[in-house]
Amino acid sequence: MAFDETSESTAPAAVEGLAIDPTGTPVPDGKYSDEIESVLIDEETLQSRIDEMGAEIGARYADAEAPIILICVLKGAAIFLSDFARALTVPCETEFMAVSSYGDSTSSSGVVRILKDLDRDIADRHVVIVEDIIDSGLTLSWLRKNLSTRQPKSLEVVTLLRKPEAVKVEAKPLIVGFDIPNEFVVGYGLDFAERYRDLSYIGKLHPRMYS
Ligand SMILES: O=P(O)(O)OC[C@H]1O[C@H](OP(=O)(O)OP(=O)(O)O)[C@H](O)[C@@H]1O
Ligand code: HPA
Ligand SMILES: [Mg+2]
Repeated sequence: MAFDETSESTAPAAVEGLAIDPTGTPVPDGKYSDEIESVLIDEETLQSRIDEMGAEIGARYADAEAPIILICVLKGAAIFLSDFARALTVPCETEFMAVSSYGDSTSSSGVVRILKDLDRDIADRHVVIVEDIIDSGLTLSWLRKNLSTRQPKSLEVVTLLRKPEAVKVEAKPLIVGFDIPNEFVVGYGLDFAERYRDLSYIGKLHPRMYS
């Protein structure tokens, strides 16, 4: 495969995410139903898009000589990683790194902290960072710089969500699952103060939950 030697993405300039209708659908009965204002992306839509992403990224690495390494950015990307790894049509290995910049707030502190580093060397391997969301882009930009110093053969980014209106630093993902409005969302791995990661859909929190 022909990959750039640099840490820059080899993705085409325009990365399309499915645009999401901000009106939302009714919240299903179940846990947290009185705390969620609306559903932004339901479970079925999420799963079918992740299947497409797995096929698209798989085709890109079809000729890779060794399994690609997926780096899951904990904690938010854990649930996406588990579905994406299974949807991916080529072999992969999974590694985990924990970073945090939001803490219990709905806006980035701007300071990215490593809470858990990789357990192994990624030199000379094809590496794909798996993120749940690009909001300001600060986390990924920091992570890309950090990982590129470890001499991977290639370094790319896959993200489930992106907020185009919020991005301050371009993270140049290979693929975006969904482009969403500039609102704080929860579910499918994404939290507010550690809650709601265990929802099967992406939703908007009721504003009273922030106060
Ligand atoms: O583009 P940015 O503005 O940097 O935001 C994106 C990052 O913020 C969230 O992580 P968080 O710090 O909340 O940690 P968590 O994954 O453990 O919830 C999210 O999971 C991304 O990693
Ligand atoms: O909208 C969001 N929700 C949850 N976590 C996040 N981290 C960045 N943006 C978000
Ligand atoms: Mg968080």
